[in-house]
Amino acid sequence: MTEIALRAEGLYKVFGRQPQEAVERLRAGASRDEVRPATAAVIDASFEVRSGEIFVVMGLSGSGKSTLIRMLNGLLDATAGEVELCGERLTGASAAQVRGLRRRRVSMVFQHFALLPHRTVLDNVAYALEVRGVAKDERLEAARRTVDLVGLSGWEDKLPGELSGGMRQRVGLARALTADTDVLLMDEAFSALDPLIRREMQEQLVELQSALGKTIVFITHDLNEAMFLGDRIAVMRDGRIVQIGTPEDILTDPANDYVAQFVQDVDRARVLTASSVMEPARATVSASSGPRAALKVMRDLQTSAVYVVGRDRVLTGVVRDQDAIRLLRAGTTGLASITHDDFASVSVDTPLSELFVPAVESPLPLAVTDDRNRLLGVVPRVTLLAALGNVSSHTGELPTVEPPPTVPITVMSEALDAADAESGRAVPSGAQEGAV
Ligand SMILES: Nc1ncnc2c1ncn2[C@@H]1O[C@H](COP(=O)(O)OP(=O)(O)OP(=O)(O)O)[C@@H](O)[C@H]1O
Repeated sequence: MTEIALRAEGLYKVFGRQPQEAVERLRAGASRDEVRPATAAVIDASFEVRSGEIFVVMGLSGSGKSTLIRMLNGLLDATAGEVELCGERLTGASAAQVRGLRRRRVSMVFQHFALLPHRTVLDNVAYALEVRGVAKDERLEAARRTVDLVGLSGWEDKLPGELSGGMRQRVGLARALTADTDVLLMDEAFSALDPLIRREMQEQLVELQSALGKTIVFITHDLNEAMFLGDRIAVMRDGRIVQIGTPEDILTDPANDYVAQFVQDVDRARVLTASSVMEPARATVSASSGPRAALKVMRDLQTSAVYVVGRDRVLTGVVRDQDAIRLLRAGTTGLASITHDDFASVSVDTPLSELFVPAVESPLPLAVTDDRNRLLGVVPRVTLLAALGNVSSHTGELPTVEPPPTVPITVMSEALDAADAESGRAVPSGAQEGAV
């Protein structure tokens, strides 16, 4: 069972007068506008963050993200509802308990670094442990390790003012990592950075997360950032969570028009992976069959090659139309001599952005394989383009399976007829072609 690092249940935050009354009215179905002048910043938020996942909260300015995250670490009291950190209740806890929970369970990385300006990088990074009363040697050693992890070795003795924005944010990250809490809350942590630095930080965060297995709640108003970082994303609008799902869920199956509009401009090539656009592989032939079977598949599907699959659908190679015809004419059985392994395969997790080059070079729809080299599906070029163009790739039968045969269909049929005639199994080729 997956461990739950953080749980929010029916969480509300209302600013202004008589907040409880506003919550009651919201629960009874009142809209956000109807409870004014009170501001319902967060309305009935419920979700669970699994241990080791990056959970992104995304929404436009004013949608309630910061208020929500501040309730998750006890900086703000919830008006109603519950927050649990690693099984311990935060809501309703005494001030001392909240401080204790905060120290052990959550650390926060802010947009504007919040570094101590007169302390060195190393001292800033060690700060959380200092507050906790950890001995100096021990905390400095821990700080050195995380400084190294975030790529700031050599900068330990500098002051924050001597660093670039990106480096300062690395210090902020190192400081949060040194605290070694179960959950890391990051509030628009990269939003103040230049785009290229920001991208670098995003990549580094993903790397660090997979190396350290941290649970991260990351807040952003940037959908591309959300899609890149998030294992799951909660989309907020006007205080409410309107959808929670994986980046692919949100992109391919938006819960409503609002989310659909939001995702319109997202860079799909980075979010969608081969698994979200692959289709069943049709141009396949069993490794135990001969050139006749291979050529029939190619003729029926009007393609220039077929994938050869062995037991358990393990992909052994590709056979091309000219080779199959040659073999058939020569009366040779078995495909081994013409099975090539010069084809490109990708994994289910390969982003679309990395499929273009292999797709262009491949004589067949791109093979998608697992770690045992089993053929899971294929990505035809048309599907790739449809997915990028925000056009549903499930519009029914595709008009052609690309690329087209390099040998005319009639030549394939003649070769098949000749072979059939030779083996005394003549089948009129027109009957087959009519089905194509
Ligand atoms: N202390 C407060 N008192 C009154 N209203 C507040 C307070 N803090 C936030 N709000 C209001 O609550 C709503 C949600 O604000 P919040 O800052 O959580 O949104 P956000 O999604 O984080 O936006 P941003 O990205 O601009 O910070 C807004 O309407 C905001 O004006």
